[in-house]
Amino acid sequence: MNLFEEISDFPINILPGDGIVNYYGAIFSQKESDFYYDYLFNQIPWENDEAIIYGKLIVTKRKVAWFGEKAFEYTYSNRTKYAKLWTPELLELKQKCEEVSGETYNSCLLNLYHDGSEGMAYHSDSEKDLKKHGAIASVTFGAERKFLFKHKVTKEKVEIFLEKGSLLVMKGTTQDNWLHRLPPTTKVKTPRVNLTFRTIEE
Ligand SMILES: O=C(O)CCC(=O)C(=O)O
Ligand SMILES: [Fe+2]
Repeated sequence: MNLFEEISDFPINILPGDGIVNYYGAIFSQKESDFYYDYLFNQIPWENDEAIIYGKLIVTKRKVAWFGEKAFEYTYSNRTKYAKLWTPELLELKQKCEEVSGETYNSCLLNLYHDGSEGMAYHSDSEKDLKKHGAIASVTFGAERKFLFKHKVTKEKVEIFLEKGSLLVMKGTTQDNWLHRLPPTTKVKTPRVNLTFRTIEE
């Protein structure tokens, strides 16, 4: 926690309890956001995400990439992957998130949604490779989309609009008690890039 957070009410916890989700709004300027969006969209080696669901191989339209400080082995939807090593730009983004959130990260999952028809179903980020109760920093570039949390027991929902260049941090017991989702929408016609910085337990 930095000094500013200790002496102010910013950033507020958008959850009513059972976890902490801090929304910082845009932490990158318009110019920085445009630069990183172009870089990420064009330079990241995007791959289709694959999952085995009920024994069938499902290939998503959404694209993914996985980076880290080491070639971490990471199991996700029954598939084992290896992280690529940080690029200078991803390292800059990671450092900015660390500075603002007062947390550290050693890896990043990147998602590319081509338009509003692509989203992500309710899930929590609690894979066994991730540090238990570790913070997850989510950065958005490109199209702005709605993001939803749903409590696993009470089914209470919390909605937030993720602006371009914004940072959202999920921490504490959030993943134990809440699911999150990026709902599809017909309103969005342009791509969105999302980065979630995480800590893989070694
Ligand atoms: O695209 C987003 O905003 C969230 C992505 C997400 O939840 C994830 O990668 O686990
Ligand atoms: Fe997630």
